[in-house]
Amino acid sequence: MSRSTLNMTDVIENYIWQVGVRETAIMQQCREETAAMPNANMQIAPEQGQFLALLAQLTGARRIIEVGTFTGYSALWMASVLPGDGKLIACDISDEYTSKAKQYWQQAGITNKIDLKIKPATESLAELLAAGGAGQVDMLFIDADKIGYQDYYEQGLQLLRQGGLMAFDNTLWSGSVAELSDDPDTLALQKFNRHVHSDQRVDMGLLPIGDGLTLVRKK
Ligand SMILES: C[S@@+](CC[C@H](N)C(=O)[O-])C[C@H]1O[C@@H](n2cnc3c(N)ncnc32)[C@H](O)[C@@H]1O
Repeated sequence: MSRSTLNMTDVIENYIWQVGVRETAIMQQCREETAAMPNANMQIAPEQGQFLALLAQLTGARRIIEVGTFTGYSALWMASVLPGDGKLIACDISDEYTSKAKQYWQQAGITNKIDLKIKPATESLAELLAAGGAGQVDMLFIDADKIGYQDYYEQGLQLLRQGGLMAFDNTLWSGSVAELSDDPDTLALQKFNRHVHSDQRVDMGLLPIGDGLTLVRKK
């Protein structure tokens, strides 16, 4: 989700977008055209895209999995820094959203680096594991249904190599995770955040970037 839980003003946001990110013309086109869609706020912000790309570079990622692709903006950022033989496996359930994503990836010349899987992500991740994918993945970015985060976390941990990284978006959920709630998504995120915090299999941190970004490193 793009809008920050932080009290970031439009002026600061504008400044960051001018001098804090290196968004390409295709990324900008994807972001601006998506902004006209009803669910535009599902898209990550440019500074999150830049941060994910930097994380991919820092981890030397060659194999990335994305859960929740939408119109392709976050995948554009991560795939653009993959080496020529690198691969981003993009998981979504929507042909409608991802048909737009495919157009931007084509324009950006990165189609050969992206493998799109259209089915519930737990099934795609299970298939990757069944095909011998355990320990083969450098980085996962999770940005889909919040009820599924716990399953994506456990499957992601198996797929990750030691020292690999998972990033979970929306873990502050506009701040509602810090309050009492009976909303199913908020409850799922509260449970997920507590679970990650207590899980000694990983190093972790919840950062106030965008709508909250939890980073998890497999020990
Ligand atoms: C928040 S959007 C992703 C935004 C994207 N990362 C970006 O920055 O543009 C969430 C996406 O998750 C997809 N989704 C929802 N449930 C899913 C599931 N069970 N498996 C895979 N994708 C799912 C939706 O179709 C939607 O495109």
